Amino acid sequence: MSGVRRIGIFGGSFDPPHLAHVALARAAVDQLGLDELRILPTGQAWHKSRELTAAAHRLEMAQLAFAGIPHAVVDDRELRRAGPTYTIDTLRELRAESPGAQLLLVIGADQAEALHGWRDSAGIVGLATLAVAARARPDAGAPPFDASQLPAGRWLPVELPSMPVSATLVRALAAAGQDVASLVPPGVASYIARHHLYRPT
Ligand SMILES: Nc1ncnc2c1ncn2[C@@H]1O[C@H](COP(=O)(O)OP(=O)(O)OP(=O)(O)O)[C@@H](O)[C@H]1O
Ligand SMILES: O=C(O)c1ccc[n+]([C@@H]2O[C@H](COP(=O)([O-])O)[C@@H](O)[C@H]2O)c1
Repeated sequence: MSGVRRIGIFGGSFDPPHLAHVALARAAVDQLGLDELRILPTGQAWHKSRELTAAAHRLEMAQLAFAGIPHAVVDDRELRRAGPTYTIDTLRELRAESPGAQLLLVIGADQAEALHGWRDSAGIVGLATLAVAARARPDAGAPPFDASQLPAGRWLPVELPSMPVSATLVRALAAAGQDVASLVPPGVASYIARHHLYRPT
């Protein structure tokens, strides 16, 4: 193994963080041999129509969810940045802070397929290697993930068993007053209950 530091970058709304996020983070650290995994809760998700839960809640839940993962560090820079969150801005900052490191952007297959619509996607692929995990399709009839559209030589797979969980499902169950303990880490389940998150107002 070379002496180049390997930094993973795993961003998400984390509204809330769930068990697939934690499994993906753990798989990325193990399989990619990361020295560090930056977990980045999104600030203003310009690409999502719904308003996200307050930053302070999402930050605290991310800290609870990823606490047990070796080398994982929750980084709140996107929450502190004014304006919409763009991954390219984060990558430029991390590149400037760690000029010699290899940056690996950890994403699920749904985001990899949408990457062409992100701000400066060519710049993203220039700065970071993509580390892509398969994701179960919400629609059983949907075609499987097509890796041929990813930039050749600029991506790696992360092996992850199919986990049909999403934050949307967790919010829907919590809103209906149902138990979400099988879908999120225990600390996150307690946090959601304690702060009455996702309940209709
Ligand atoms: N079940 C899953 N399997 C693989 N990757 C996942 C899974 N859930 C989320 N991810 C990945 O984690 C990252 C952050 O996802 P995000 O926080 O938006 O969660 P989400 O469950 O997709 O949320 P929402 O349902 O609110 O859209 C994205 O790269 C996404 O592809
Ligand atoms: O930079 C962009 O244009 C961009 C567009 C869509 C998503 N992202 C990032 O992709 C990550 C996962 O997004 P999401 O929608 O699955 O929460 C999160 O860190 C977002 O900030 C980034």
